[in-house]
Amino acid sequence: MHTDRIIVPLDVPTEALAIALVDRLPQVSFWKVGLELFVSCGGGILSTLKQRQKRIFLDLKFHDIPNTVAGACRAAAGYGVDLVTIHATAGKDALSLAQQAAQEGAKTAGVAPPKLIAITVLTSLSARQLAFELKIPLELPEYALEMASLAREAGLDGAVCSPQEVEQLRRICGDDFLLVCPGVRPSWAAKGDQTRSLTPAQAIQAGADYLVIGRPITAAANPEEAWERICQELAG
Ligand SMILES: O=C(O)c1cc(=O)[nH]c(=O)n1[C@@H]1O[C@H](COP(=O)(O)O)[C@@H](O)[C@H]1O
Repeated sequence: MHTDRIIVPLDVPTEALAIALVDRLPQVSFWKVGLELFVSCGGGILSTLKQRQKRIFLDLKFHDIPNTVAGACRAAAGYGVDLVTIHATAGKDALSLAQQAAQEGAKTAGVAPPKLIAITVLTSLSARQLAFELKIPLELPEYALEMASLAREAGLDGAVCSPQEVEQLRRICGDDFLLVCPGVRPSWAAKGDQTRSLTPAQAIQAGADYLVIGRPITAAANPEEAWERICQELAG
């Protein structure tokens, strides 16, 4: 079922709003807890999601020195979540130490280890910003591929990339490398700050394992209807 491959972010400022959204959309099986919600209200929401038998993407996008990201990944794994993110640009030592620590953290807590996945190039960044603001001398797709390859070499389970790069990453990284795509936009939804988007059907067709779709659903006047419309488009 394609609908099991949609992850909806709980990008809201309070636990009460997050729970209201989860309860309003019981069809959604996979939720993302990101920086806004985690910083606002801590890890309590993770227990709530687990009680409701939801899968959890804990997206805190760690980016620090190897010892610090490893500690953070050890702690994150202890929550028994399904996916955890780290920036590929933390470097290979940080990535491999983080992967090892996530395994250890899960073992100590007696839970299944999360899949640790690396952010390649944020989906809000344009090729122009990458070149002129971040001074990266490679073309954007080439740079995204380099970051995914670094993550793969470090032993990570997968990467986060825009749907526009997923076909190339799938071809080169293989089928057992998890590829998660945010920046997905149905044709009828506003792009907002996402610059490198495709529609849900195009992203799945291009090889994404999971799609992260937020505001087109959560900010819709009728979130149930928006979810249903996306599911129907994917089924078609
Ligand atoms: O790691 C992520 O999930 C992520 C990486 C990325 O490159 N771009 C990106 O948009 N995201 C997240 O995906 C979600 C996208 O939300 P919408 O733009 O509302 O669909 C947000 O929660 C972002 O934090």
